[in-house]
Amino acid sequence: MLPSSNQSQLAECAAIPVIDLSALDSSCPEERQRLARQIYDACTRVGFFYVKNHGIPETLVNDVHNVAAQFFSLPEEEKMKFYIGNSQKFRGYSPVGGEKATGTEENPISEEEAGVMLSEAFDIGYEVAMDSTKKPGATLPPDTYGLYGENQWPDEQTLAGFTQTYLGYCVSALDLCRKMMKIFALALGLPEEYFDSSMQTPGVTSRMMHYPAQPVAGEVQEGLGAHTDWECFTILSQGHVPGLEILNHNGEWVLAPPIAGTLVVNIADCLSTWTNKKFKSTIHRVNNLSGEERYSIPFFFGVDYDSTISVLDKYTSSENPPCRAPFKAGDWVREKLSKAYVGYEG
Ligand SMILES: O=C(O)CCC(=O)C(=O)O
Ligand SMILES: [Fe+2]
Repeated sequence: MLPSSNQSQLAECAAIPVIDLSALDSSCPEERQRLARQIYDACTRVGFFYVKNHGIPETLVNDVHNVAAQFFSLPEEEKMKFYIGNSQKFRGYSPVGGEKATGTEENPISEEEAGVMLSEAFDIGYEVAMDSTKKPGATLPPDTYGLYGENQWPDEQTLAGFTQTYLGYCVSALDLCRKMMKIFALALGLPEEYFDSSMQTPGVTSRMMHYPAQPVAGEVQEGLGAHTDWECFTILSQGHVPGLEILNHNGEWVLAPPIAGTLVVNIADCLSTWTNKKFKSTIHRVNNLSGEERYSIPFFFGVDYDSTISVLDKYTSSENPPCRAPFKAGDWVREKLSKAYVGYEG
């Protein structure tokens, strides 16, 4: 077990709940409340849950996995044309060995200790074309934190349909995230609109990930080191190959195997901070021991970078003071990102 992990970063139990989101859009307030109670229970005990009937069409999920596999099968020099180090905004391709394990706040991993992780990734950030609430050409807010900007897309000759497919998936994922923020507000005993003003131009990132099969039988090379996610929450499409594990109170790594038709949702640092860590930002990692190639698509939902994350009064008391002073979402995410990539010049 990680020696001094905070209890708010460890799941209470071994079982990860499966939650049916059919009531997310319900016009019946009692149904939404019932769903909110299930979500509160999952967030306070585990920090992870599966969602079914989530509204993202299965064809979009399958298509985005197909184009991810196509992208990663390009020759390395083609992929390096989109190298993340060329971007000022942490967007683009990160080869195997291009990302550092940074650990968690309680257990940071120093640069010397950080091993090479067996994964490669293609990262994108918020753009107007993934936001169904924006008209084409809508302007971005001032880029105070150096995070809003351009993605590095492969052109149609390189990968036909790639950009359109990934953006199509993101439109659906972002719609789902905005609805989830409303149900999280309800779960926290707040008005459903509580977070609305903080998600005008949300600080969203997504990545396609490829975890190659272990190169040497019997030897495990970590795919993605132990970490918490940084934004508000993550929606993960993990394909059909297992590898994701979450850490529980007993120091056991619990496998979160793929369940057909579901996505995985996990709480991340910013939403956990808002709740004074009542919602767990649970430590997780990925080891692909399957012998197969593994692909996953996390979609990290964060609020507008200029939003202030400030612990809600109702989750503090004299015995339980705020876990952190108020901070800007953009400062938090930028600091984390700037430590994550090898040789990053941005
Ligand atoms: O690949 C996965 O299943 C999880 C990826 C993940 O935890 C991350 O990118 O933060
Ligand atoms: Fe993660």
